[in-house]
Amino acid sequence: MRPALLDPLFSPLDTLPGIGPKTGELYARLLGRETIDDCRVVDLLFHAPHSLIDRRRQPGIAHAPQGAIVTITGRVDRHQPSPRGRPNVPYRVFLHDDTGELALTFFRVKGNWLEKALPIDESVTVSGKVDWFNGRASMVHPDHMVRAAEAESLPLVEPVYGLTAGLAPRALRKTIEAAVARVPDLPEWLDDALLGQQGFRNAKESFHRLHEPRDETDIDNQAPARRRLAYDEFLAGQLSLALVRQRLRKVAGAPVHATGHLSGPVLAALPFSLTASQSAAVRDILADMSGTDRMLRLLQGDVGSGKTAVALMAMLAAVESGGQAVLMAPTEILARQHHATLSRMAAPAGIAIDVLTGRTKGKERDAILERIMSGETKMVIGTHALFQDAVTYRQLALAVVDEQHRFGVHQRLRLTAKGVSPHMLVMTATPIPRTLVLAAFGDMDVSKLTEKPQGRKPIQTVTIPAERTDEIIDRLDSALRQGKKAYWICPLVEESEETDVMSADERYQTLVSRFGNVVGLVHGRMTGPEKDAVMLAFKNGDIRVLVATTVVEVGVDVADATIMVIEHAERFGLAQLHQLRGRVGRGDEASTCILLYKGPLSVAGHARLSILRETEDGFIIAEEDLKLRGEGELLGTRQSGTPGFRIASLEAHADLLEIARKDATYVIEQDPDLTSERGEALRTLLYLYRRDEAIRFLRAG
Ligand SMILES: Nc1ncnc2c1ncn2[C@@H]1O[C@H](COP(=O)(O)OP(=O)(O)OP(=O)(O)O)[C@@H](O)[C@H]1O
Repeated sequence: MRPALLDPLFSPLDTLPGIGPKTGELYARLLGRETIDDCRVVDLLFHAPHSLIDRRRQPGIAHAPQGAIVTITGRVDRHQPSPRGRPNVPYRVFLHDDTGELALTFFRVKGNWLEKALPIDESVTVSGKVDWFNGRASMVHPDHMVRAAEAESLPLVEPVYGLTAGLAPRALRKTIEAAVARVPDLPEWLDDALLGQQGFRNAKESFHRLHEPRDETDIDNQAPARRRLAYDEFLAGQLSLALVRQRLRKVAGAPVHATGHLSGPVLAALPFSLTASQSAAVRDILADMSGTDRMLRLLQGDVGSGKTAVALMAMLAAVESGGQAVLMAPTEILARQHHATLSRMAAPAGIAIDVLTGRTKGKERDAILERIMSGETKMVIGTHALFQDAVTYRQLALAVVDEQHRFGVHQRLRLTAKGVSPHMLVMTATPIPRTLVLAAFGDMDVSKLTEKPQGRKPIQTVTIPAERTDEIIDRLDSALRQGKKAYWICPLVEESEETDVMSADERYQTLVSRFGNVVGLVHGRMTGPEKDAVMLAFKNGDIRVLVATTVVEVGVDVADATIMVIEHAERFGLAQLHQLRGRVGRGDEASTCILLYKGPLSVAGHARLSILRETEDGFIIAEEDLKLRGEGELLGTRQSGTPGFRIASLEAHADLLEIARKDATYVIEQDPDLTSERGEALRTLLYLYRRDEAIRFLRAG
């Protein structure tokens, strides 16, 4: 149960003053939530200011720099209201100090409030931006106006927040102030040594300082208050991952003893031998699975590095030892493709392999469920349908999750909550920097495929302006005559999937009119069987130019495709381009990747395309991507269960992440159920940062 002291922070956001039904929508948008009902007061605490307005400058009117925000105290001389019937002429109020005159300028003034606020001969203090025009100083709609005697009440330093269209800065500031005022006294969940060493204040004070900065140094990522809160955020994440992990480990997997009677013939029949890093990964996995602890391993490998073969070896070992193995893919297309590939590769083992996705229906589905339950089916490939309630495994020994960043910790939790406790192998396609692995997966064991299979030729990557598209089509013509296969990827248009499909369809039409029926089209709006049919035709060569939206991005494997054309390459992210390019260069023939771009390129767009031209190394590309984009985006959105940190920054606070990881490990060793005094405080931390799914899990186990 959530500690009662957090209640004020977990009441609906619209309990704060100034949020009505209309503004509620704006706040939801600001916080990246669907509706205001999903927002809690606490969410606003993590909306940190990005800069501040300093009103401490009081230079005197004549010395106020153009465009600067200043505070001025002077005497009101006269009012000059808009002439009757001409509301577009502004209302001006003139005041002076020892150095000069200032015109306060107001548009569309109704009523006589200005006369009350700025009485003639009164000494007033105003603050806002000064503009100079023809030697006259003016201030349009001052941010603040008070009697000089009350100047003390002016906020001299104000935080500035990221906004969303329609939300006024001042209103947001007021609402956040009200949210901060609700922060209760919190129990201290950090230990004294760390507090001392880092110079951290307590969490409540840190929230206050975050939103009530005193000067520029408080805005910096390295400001103590920010570091404290970043640390808390990391610790909450690491702790929840560590709790899950501990729990997963405790539920002992059945030890798997590989005999080699299935993998032997399969290996012998493969048209290649495993690379050294594939073999090393298989060894790690077999060693893990033969122990009494449950395996939790991440298999990281760049595009085309051969993760599937490694997964197959692990799955065969599970079957050899009398168990079942599943492989869960993020999409229908991939599940079907994995099923086709694995069935072919594993044919010499002579075992039953089924595929189960959301599309599997009726009698077929019943039959598969029956076979899974009886244990007749040894391997199942599918989507998350594999873990629905209706599916009962006879003896699930290994679950391979082809993650591609689309699943999160939550799915893995669900898997275990179902009562199955198989060994777990998570595959990720994009090489992610270590800090990100840590943040997203916690302390998992990692195997890396560091080399590509032998005989791969480098992919020649060129960037070409879109104006030369016709030239590319001509070149494609001669390539097709030589029997080559090409992908043609169409732009990703932000607004809607429909527009994506339209542009792909247009390109398809032009290419069909040139090349006839060797051109195929695949996009997200097609039904599963339609997509399968096209992919199959491309694989077996009936189709040789495949026009596609980004559905082919991850994992599609057609080894003899050697040309990749990407239209509007400037619209794609770096990691995505790398994934797309990785669809070619998978066999022993030389491949080409043509990045068509529409200029002028932004600085970042230019950087992305250059990096891609320069290197094929996914690790370098991932690091560069992190620099260009920031970590949140790299992992996808929060909703998908990946850690979009709100205060912590993996780059600025990498040192803290490392400490938090150790801290979390220590906590779990000392107090696995979080029952000590610090443990109780840490539960509060987990709730505060909405990482409490791990607590529910604790209780369940
Ligand atoms: N040791 C090897 N030698 C030669 N070819 C290999 C080897 N291992 C795998 N392959 C082949 O390389 C291609 C890519 O393998 P796979 O599909 O497993 O890559 P991947 O790591 O899953 O990459 P992606 O994330 O891009 O899908 C496949 O056609 C596969 O048959």
